[in-house]
Amino acid sequence: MSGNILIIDDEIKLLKLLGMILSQENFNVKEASTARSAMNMLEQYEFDVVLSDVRLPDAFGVDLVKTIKTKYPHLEIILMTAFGNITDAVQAMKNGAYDYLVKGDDNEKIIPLVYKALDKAKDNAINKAQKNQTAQKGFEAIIGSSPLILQAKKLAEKVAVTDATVLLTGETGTGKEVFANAIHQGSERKKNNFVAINCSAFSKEILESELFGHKAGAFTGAIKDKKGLVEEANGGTLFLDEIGEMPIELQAKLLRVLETKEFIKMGETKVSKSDFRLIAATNRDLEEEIRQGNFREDLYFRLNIFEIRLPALRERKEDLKELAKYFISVFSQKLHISDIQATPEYFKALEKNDWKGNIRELRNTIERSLILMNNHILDEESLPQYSGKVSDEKDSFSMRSLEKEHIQKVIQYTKGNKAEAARLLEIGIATLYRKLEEYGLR
Ligand SMILES: Nc1ncnc2c1ncn2[C@@H]1O[C@H](COP(=O)(O)OP(=O)(O)OP(=O)(O)O)[C@@H](O)[C@H]1O
Repeated sequence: MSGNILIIDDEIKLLKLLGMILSQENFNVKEASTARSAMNMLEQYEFDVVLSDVRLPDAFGVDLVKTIKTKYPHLEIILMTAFGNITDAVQAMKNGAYDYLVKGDDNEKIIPLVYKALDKAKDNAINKAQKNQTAQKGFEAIIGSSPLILQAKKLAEKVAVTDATVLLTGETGTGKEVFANAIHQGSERKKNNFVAINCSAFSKEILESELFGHKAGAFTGAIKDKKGLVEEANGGTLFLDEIGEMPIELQAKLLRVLETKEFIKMGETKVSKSDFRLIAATNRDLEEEIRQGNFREDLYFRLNIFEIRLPALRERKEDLKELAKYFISVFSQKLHISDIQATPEYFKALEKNDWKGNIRELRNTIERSLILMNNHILDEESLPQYSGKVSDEKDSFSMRSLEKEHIQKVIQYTKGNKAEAARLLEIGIATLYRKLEEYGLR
């Protein structure tokens, strides 16, 4: 396998040694001794994998992971620590590192790990291409032919060509972001940015700075001027997910920018302008939130110009098979398996669930069933949570051995990527490390 590797280390002897070892594997290797020169190289050349020291003269490797992953999300990064510090390693994984190595202790692991990370980086590039294709397809990317979804699609297609504010309502995982994206793609604004933010994911201060930007020194930690998303969305679309969770003080600022197209960055006095279209989404009952005093009525009227309600999956079970087939094909491509057979029992078992997490839950369930399937056959047993057979098996296997086996399968599936395994297992990365230790899987 060919691959382009960047090594970052200020210990020149080690840098050269690693460079030599990796070149002998026929990788194209470049070397940098500081974070600054590494960032320059990343600008100039194409890389697949970065191997970086944690302690660099001009940066902390754990933070560097975040910077690199934000700019080059398809790259995989392996950190090398001289101290074997688990806290750094956990933080690095949270920041998106592929894995970490303890310098000196893990020498024999370097080459296999680089191969695995390279494989993952290539997968990322494929996924990115698929995502771009979806962005180009717009409404065609919305799967389903039930009357409820067709009606929502028709409304969205009609409103897309106007510049009206849209309010998307529906339970979690029903496809609100997918619809928002399709509306943007179907509008005149598609050549400009589609900027999305989830209002529930940040504290009031961070959300304000993310939305409106800030001047350097506006608050502790504001080292540089920062452009806000409102400004990034100029000429394009701003998607505010979970708007019902926006702190009430910020709702007033949002209303002002909607009415005047004017806003003030944090720490600044000058007024800035931005022309964006707003699409908001909520899974809360905003009228109830108004009664509770959590949501401004004037903002609600401004948002509720054109509401599209997205149906829950259980209201359109006729779409389940089509969606399931779509996700099977997506994940079989990811796994490079071309001859998967899904039995009628598999689809029947899927219908048993009421899908409280909607399409997101269906997608995750299908991804997991492809990990669990035997001989490329998707049947009831690949869906242990719905098959009812799990209780028989529990008698012959302890829960601990089932858990151990499951973790092993997931780690195999993610090709050793622990951060992704933790995501699939729906546990924290620290918990995963503890379990790997406990089951002797490290
Ligand atoms: N009609 C659809 N066709 C294909 N995939 C879909 C469809 N609707 C949703 N998905 C997929 O389901 C997942 C969840 O969708 P999305 O994030 O848009 O939901 P959401 O309603 O915005 O959720 P939340 O309220 O939790 O933010 C995504 O992976 C998305 O690609």
